Amino acid sequence: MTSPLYNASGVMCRSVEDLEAMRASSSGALITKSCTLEPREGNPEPRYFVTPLGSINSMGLPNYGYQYYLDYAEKYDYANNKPLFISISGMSLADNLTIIKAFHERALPCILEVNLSCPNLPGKPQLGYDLPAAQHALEKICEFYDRPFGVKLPPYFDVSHFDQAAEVFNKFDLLKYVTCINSVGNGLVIDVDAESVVIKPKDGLGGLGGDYVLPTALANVREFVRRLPGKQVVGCGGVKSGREAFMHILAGATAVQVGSCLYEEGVGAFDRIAQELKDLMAAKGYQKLSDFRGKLKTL
Ligand SMILES: O=C(O)c1[nH]c(=O)[nH]c(=O)c1I
Repeated sequence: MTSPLYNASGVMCRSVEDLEAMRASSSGALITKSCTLEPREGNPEPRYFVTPLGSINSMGLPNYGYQYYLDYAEKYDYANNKPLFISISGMSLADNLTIIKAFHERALPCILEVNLSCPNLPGKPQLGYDLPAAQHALEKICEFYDRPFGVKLPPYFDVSHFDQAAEVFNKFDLLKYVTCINSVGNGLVIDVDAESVVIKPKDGLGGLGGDYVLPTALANVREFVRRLPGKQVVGCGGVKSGREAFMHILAGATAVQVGSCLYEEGVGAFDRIAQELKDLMAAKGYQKLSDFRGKLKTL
């Protein structure tokens, strides 16, 4: 079975070396680091910190610029490999359109994912939290882009926001999937001994991943699965074993991404989590993911 697991954008996907390690792994797919028009250094370090409950990051979109990933996508062997997703997070709508047009002209089999949810660019609000702006961006993209694509969503925390966001996304037939969730933005981790924050950017504010975000990720997966008929939801957030992968799929996820855990464990996480998921399914008498996908019971 092709693994339902792959990397969360941002982890093990910035350089060709990273991407080739992902391609050689047992993951079922791979996605690139979100890219911008020009290469970016990103925020000052320290900008990533691991805690017993997960991670906090304020990377600031470090990437080699979209042409680097376009070049990788041109050379990628789509026949014998996994689906290649390209994450795009331009600094403006104009930048996003320029990048997407460049990929569109090449008509490559890679799948574009528009990142609506980077929480770490000082002074830049997330599109995912400005739904009129998100709708406008999707309208401009769909004026010319005629192939299936996806979006990376921030976590939402209010049922009315699930409703409003879904209303926007349901207007776009070519929007075939949403990835829920990006990191939970602007958390603050404190080191008691040093009486200090642990990352430098934004006076310590950063996106949370890992155990911190699992219930929020599961809620977003389940609520968007309910609200986006005909689309798919990729689950991301808090996956560190077969159990959390099982939860995401039970909540309706088609595939599941691994971020913080992949950052710490490396590509062995894909083998371990896939095996744990297989064992859990066997113990429950399930043969395939569709035996239990979206079948979370309510009380
Ligand atoms: O700071 C980052 O580079 C970053 N960090 C995240 O946690 N999510 C994102 O979408 C991005 I673009």
